[in-house]
Amino acid sequence: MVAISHSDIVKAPKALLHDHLDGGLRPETIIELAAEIGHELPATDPEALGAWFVAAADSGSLERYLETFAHTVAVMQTPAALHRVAKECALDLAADGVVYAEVRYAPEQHLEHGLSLDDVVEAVNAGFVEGCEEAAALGRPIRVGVLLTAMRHAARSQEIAELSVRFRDQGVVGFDIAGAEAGFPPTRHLDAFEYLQRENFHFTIHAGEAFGLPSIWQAIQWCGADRLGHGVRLVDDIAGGEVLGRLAAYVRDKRIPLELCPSSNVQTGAAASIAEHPIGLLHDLRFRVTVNTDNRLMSGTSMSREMALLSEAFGWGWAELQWLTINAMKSAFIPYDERLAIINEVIKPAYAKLLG
Ligand SMILES: O=c1[nH]cnc2c1ncn2[C@H]1C[C@H](O)[C@@H](CO)O1
Ligand SMILES: [Zn+2]
Repeated sequence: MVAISHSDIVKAPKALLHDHLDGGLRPETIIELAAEIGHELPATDPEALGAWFVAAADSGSLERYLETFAHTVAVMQTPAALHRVAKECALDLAADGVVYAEVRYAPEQHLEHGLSLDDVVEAVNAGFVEGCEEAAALGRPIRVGVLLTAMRHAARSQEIAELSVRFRDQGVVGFDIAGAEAGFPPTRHLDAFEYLQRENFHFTIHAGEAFGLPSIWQAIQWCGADRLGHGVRLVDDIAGGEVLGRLAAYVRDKRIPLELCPSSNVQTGAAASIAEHPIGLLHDLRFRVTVNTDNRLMSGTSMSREMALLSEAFGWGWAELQWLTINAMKSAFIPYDERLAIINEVIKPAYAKLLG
């Protein structure tokens, strides 16, 4: 089967659940914002800076991959910068044909110039509102939901969980924990997760990326995660590519969504290549698989590019791309009727035409 081209995929509606705001800045924007505050960058030409991020993140280790965020976080410390980055994020995703996106970031990393947590969330939300309005005016409507992340090595998860609930009717649709996984198990933040469950709120947990099954098991069975951020190491519980262990079976039976991020996983060493990425097996075994960008800047990627790479590696056609898109939409944190409306009114009609 001939792979579907990147340009055709751009025209199809797509849904994205795992994209970091501080991992998706335009290189030009970083350069301008850095100049305003005197932050020194490893390159000052947009193309060279973009290439630097991809090369530096291509390290084979999550810890080294995460070091590159020092430069993006440094330039996201004022309301104007946060507003701009969020607005451009919405516009860039919309231009790529993403119709629904959940974008996450850690408010606690944006307090260096004296902002409060609420200031940060308000600035980002306003940026997203403006970006979505502009995208709609350009004929590229997109809905963006925000996930607030707490850093797993820090100790602010309860505070960030409360912040998420406080802004639940103003664009924040969920909570997450991120950062280095080894040595920082999800149960460190059990209080926050229990609080969120009592509040009937939604959350995902980065788990099973740089650490294996115990992290996934804790995220699901101790913390009650609705979805798994990555979850790619779940394959360690699938013997010989076909026999599911108890945990893998539970995840599949309960239809727990996997937010898989192929290019990011290759960079951090969680997968050897796109062709060898466990997404092929997980798709064949009918897990609730979704495709995501993780960090567009660090991976030099986009939602359409991730799908094009998968189409090429696994021979996936429009039927598979529709399946992935509907999986993502079914797994979104917005209300059920709103998810259904996007599936029935936007996604299915567009793919019906593509499927011919
Ligand atoms: O893939 C990831 N795994 C763990 N942490 C991550 C990943 N991508 C980004 N982060 C971290 C770095 C960011 O500064 C933070 C909030 O978006 O989340
Ligand atoms: Zn991530």
